Amino acid sequence: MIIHPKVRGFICITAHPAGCEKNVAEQIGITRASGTPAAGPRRVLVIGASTGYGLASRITAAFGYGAATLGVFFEKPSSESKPGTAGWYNSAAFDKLAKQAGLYSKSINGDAFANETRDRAIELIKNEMGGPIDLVVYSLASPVRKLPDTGETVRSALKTIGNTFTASSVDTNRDTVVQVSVEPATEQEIADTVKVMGGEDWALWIDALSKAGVLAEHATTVAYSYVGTEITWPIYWHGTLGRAKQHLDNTARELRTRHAAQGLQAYVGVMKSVVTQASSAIPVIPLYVSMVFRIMKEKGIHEGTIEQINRLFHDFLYRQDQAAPATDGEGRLRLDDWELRDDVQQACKALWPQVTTENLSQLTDYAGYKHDFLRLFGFARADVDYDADIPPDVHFDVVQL
Ligand SMILES: NC(=O)c1ccc[n+]([C@@H]2O[C@H](COP(=O)([O-])OP(=O)(O)OC[C@H]3O[C@@H](n4cnc5c(N)ncnc54)[C@H](O)[C@@H]3O)[C@@H](O)[C@H]2O)c1
Repeated sequence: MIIHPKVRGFICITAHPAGCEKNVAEQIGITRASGTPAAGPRRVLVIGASTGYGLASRITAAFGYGAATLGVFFEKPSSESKPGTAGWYNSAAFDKLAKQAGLYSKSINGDAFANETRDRAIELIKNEMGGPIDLVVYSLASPVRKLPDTGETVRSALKTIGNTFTASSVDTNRDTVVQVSVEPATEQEIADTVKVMGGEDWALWIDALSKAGVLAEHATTVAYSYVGTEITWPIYWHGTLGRAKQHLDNTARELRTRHAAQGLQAYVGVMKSVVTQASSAIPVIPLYVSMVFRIMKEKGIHEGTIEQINRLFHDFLYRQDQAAPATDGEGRLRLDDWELRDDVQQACKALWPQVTTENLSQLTDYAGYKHDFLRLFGFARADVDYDADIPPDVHFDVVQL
């Protein structure tokens, strides 16, 4: 099959197996080159392990520290007539390269919100991993959650709280700068977004692992969050998603208290803006990312997903001096520190009102954004021949639920 990108709105409905494998290999190369300054995790569970920050976490744990990894994700498998999703091909590539390197790798393709998925993960840890989990990474980004006990489906809303917010955004299909208005959410929509993207499911995982005796003493768990800046606050931190992320902050505190006797370290890691399938779907963010990438690249402080996670492990979670990681007043790990630097944000604020369709490419790194977006799906790589016929159906060691 010859596979080319088919972009529909803010997603690409095709993915390229060879390109995805090269993306994973590249992230492994970056991780190996960044070294292993200290002892790290040994047995790791990554929930949301197939793309974005979760995939980078799995790669860093395995190839940076030699950890055994169990990955959970929800992806569409490939078939002989249709490509799978990028996360499917990424996970296949990860599994192949991990096994080649002599590392334990197992994956579950299923709904992480379901009790059945937790049960299967616990069973695999008990039967195959040779000991308890010492790091749990929670990196889900999902618009819906089926509640595990009632089966009710709850949807999140990408809305503001209070007032309608109108701002510049980029229409990535037409490459034009447009004005978008985001409506305020109802109380029900706010509550539903917290149900889907807040910390309830993270806590269910940690409690279940602990109860089953498969969570190590002094284990670490980290869930990823975004705070952003004044430019994005109205749509994110002060909106429905921000409410869900504040719930995540509360959950971290609750988990620390509830599992204090086992010495659980529960953190929220506040990450920088990067190009992922989840972030492409949020209005305003792609334009902000195009601006901030240009400024951070000019200043030599740009980081992608893998560089962020490498730094999280090296400088925060597994420090050479074994000291506890630096946290902000809320106990969070701030990996967005460089993005939030005054000089970076001042430059963004100065640029923001000047950007128009005509000068989008000159004033911002929109070309870099588009390139990174296609890369998510295994496209836009110079080392892949996209006109070559390639078998789309890729199999690997995965438990299909
Ligand atoms: N992208 C950013 O700029 C950014 C910045 C800061 C924080 N974050 C946070 O990082 C986390 C991960 O986001 P991302 O941007 O890497 O997203 P992503 O879309 O790349 O990854 C989402 C992952 O969740 C999995 N998933 C979704 N629904 C699932 C389900 N029901 N069951 C099992 N797996 C499921 C997907 O398979 C995938 O592995 C989120 O909490 C997000 O808020 C992202």
